[in-house]
Parts: sequence; structure tokens; C-alpha cells
Amino acid sequence: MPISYHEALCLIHTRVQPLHVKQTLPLLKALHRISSRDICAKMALPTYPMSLKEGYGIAFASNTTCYRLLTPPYPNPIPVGFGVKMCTGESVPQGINTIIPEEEVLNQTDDTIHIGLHANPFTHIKKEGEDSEKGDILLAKGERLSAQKITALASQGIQTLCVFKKPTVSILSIGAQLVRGEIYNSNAISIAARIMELGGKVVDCIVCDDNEEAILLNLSTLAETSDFVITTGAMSCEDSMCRLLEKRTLPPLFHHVRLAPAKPSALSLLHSKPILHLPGLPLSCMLGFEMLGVPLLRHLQMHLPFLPSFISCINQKRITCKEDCVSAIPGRSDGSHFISAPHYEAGRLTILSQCNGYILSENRAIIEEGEEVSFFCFTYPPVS
Ligand SMILES: Nc1nc2c(c(=O)[nH]1)N[C@H]1C(S)=C(S)[C@@H](COP(=O)(O)OP(=O)(O)OC[C@H]3O[C@@H](n4cnc5c(N)ncnc54)[C@H](O)[C@@H]3O)O[C@H]1N2
Ligand code: MOO
Repeated sequence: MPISYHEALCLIHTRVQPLHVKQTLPLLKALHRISSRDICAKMALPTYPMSLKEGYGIAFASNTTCYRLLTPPYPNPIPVGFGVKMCTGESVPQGINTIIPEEEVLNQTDDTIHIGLHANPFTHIKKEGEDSEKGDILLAKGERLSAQKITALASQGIQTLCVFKKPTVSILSIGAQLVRGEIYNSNAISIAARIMELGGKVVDCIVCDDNEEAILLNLSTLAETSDFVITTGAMSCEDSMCRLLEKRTLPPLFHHVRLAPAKPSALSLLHSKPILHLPGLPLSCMLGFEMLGVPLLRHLQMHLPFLPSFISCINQKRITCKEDCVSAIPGRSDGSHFISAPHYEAGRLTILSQCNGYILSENRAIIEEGEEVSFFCFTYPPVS
């Protein structure tokens, strides 16, 4: 009896042990890696009120258009009605409460400036702590280090980051046609590329015949050398991988999920390592990896949240799906609309190369034009 997609995700979450191994890397080497702890601001930034314009800092006085300019050393605080020359980024002296950009000065002598009556106090000054307060969480445990997060860390003088280890993944491609060289092993290289995009390290890709002993021997070796193993193919009822699971030679945590495609997918553990079994049909294999393999890979490297994020889009073309299951429909989104791929049967080989993501729909026979759908993007880096 197939289990629901939700039950399959729960089993991945509860029965697969995340890798707790950590390593400290220089920031650039840690790009896209997952932080193993909360990183907090050590100090407020900026550490001083800062001028954001080249011009004159003034101690604002209402209805005053003429300000006397002071030269260093300045009195502390600068008295109302006086001003000082200021550069962009410079620390604003006590008493100065607004900056007049030099192009807005109407008239200037050696020791006075004249400004328009429209000048306001509190402009062009970045206050102390406006960027980050001391103690702010700059990067949370389980968050991916992006270029934007690097700005927050580097501005605090942080040069290294403690991250979770990259999961090592191996792929076992099963099938007589592959062994005989009748078809190219596009599944393995495609999944390997996707794993690399998602922060995993691919250590082995092996092809093996549809033969129980050969499969077990290879799996045993791969489960010793990798954190996560993926098998593809031989999941139809008379095929060897399916039989090994049915006979419980390799006891499955689940086998058959109410998914379309990738219904025959299974998960087992060998030497405590997760083995994800995906069908061989190419689109089935790749979308099965998105729905089950991606959450598993995120879970292994403690990437939070467990499921990748999605955006809501408006469906542009009526879609027929399978009822009583979760359907993955590949297609394209421009960020607000979704249009399904022209073909998405499980055996399709290259259709995903024309797509930038997929939608998931649960227990629906039809998705009408104009309905809201949840779109998961393939684009790297993934929305996080
Ligand atoms: N009589 C039935 N037939 C099928 C059923 C069923 O219930 N009754 N289920 C279908 C479903 S659903 C799926 S999904 C597939 C499962 O297929 P397999 O995992 O057994 O796939 P294979 O036989 O190994 O391969 C099929 C086909 O896929 C291509 N392929 C396989 N491996 C690769 C690879 N590494 N790279 C590229 N392409 C690959 C190749 O064309 C294979 O011939 O079963 C349905 N059948
Ligand atoms: O479950 Mo299969 O992947 O639909 O063809």
C-alpha cells in the first residue's frame, strides 16, 4: 500500500540522521555552505553616526539659512547655527544633526554657507547601529551563506565560518541497457549535477546490471564510502531493485509513495546510511529526486527549512493531474505566472531542460487556468 508524500517526508525527517560533522572555512570557501551555528553581531554598525554625503554638517537652527563654518579642533558639541565640512562616510561630530550636500549649498565663503529654507534636520546621516545592533543574528544555524550574508559577516571583521560537512553522495544506476551501452547514463550525471548545485559532493557513479547480487555488493561498498546513496532504475515489479525491497533483503522505510511521477520510489537504510531508490524513467527519476532527494540532502546537511521554499503563481493553462496523490508538473514561471511543459509523461528525457521549476498539486484532478499554484524553482542558488 503506497504511503502519502507527507508520510514519506516524515520518515526521511525522523529516520535519517543528519551529519553533525563541522569544519571551519574562510568565508569565500564557505559560500553556499550551511552555517553550524548562529553568528551574531559583535558590535553595533556603524560604530559612529556617519555622513552619507560630501558637503557640510550643520547644527540645525529653524528659519536659519546662514551657518558659520568651524575648523578643527571643534567644540563639543557644535553649537546650534554652526557647521563643519564633511566627507562621505566621515564620523559626524556631536551637535551636528543634518548634512547639506555640497550641490545644495546656495552660496559659500571661506567661513559661511548659505542654504535654502527647505533644508530639514536629520537628513543624510546614518545613525550608530542602523546597519546592525550588537547581538543581531547575522546568519542563523542551518542557513546558507550567500554573497549577501557575507556582507553582514565581513562588515564585522568575521573571516571564517563553521559549516556543516558536505554530504558525500554516490549513485548506482541499474539496468541492462546501461551495462550494454545501449543508452547513455543521463540520469546519473543529471542527479550528480543537481547534488553539486545543492551543496553535496558526488564521490561515485556506478553502473550495474539488473541483478540482485550485483546490486547488493555495490550498495554495500557505496554505503561504506558515502553519506547518501541513490539508486536509479529496476523499480518495476519484476526488476531486481524492486524485488530486494519487496523481499526485505533491503528492508524499506517506505516503498511506493502516492506521487506522480516517481510512485515506485523507496527509502532504505544500509549501515545506517540512507539509500533513496528512484525509478529509471528519466523525468520520473529527476522529479522523484526533487521531491524526495532534495529534502533528504537538505536534512543531511542541516539546511533549514527542511523543504525548499516556493512561490505562489497563477496557472496559465488548464492542467489535468492524477487524483489521490501529489503530482509534480514541470514548467516555466516568470515569477508570477506558471505554464506547464508541453509534455511531462514519466519517460520524457529532455523536457526539464526547457523548464525552470515545477509545481506540486495535491489530490487534484484538474488545475484550472487562473488558479494559484505553488512553484518550486530549479534556479541556482535555490531560493532559501
Ligand atoms: N506493467 C507495468 N509497467 C510499469 C509500471 C507498472 O506499474 N506496471 N510502472 C511504471 C512506472 S510508474 C515507473 S516510474 C517505471 C519504473 O521504471 P524502472 O525503474 O523499472 O525503470 P527501468 O526499467 O530501469 O528503465 C526504464 C527506462 O528508463 C530509461 N533509463 C533507465 N535508466 C536510465 C539512466 N540511468 N539514464 C537514462 N535513461 C535511463 C531507459 O529508457 C529505460 O529503458 O515503470 C513503469 N512501468
Ligand atoms: O511513477 Mo511513474 O514515475 O509515474 O511513471
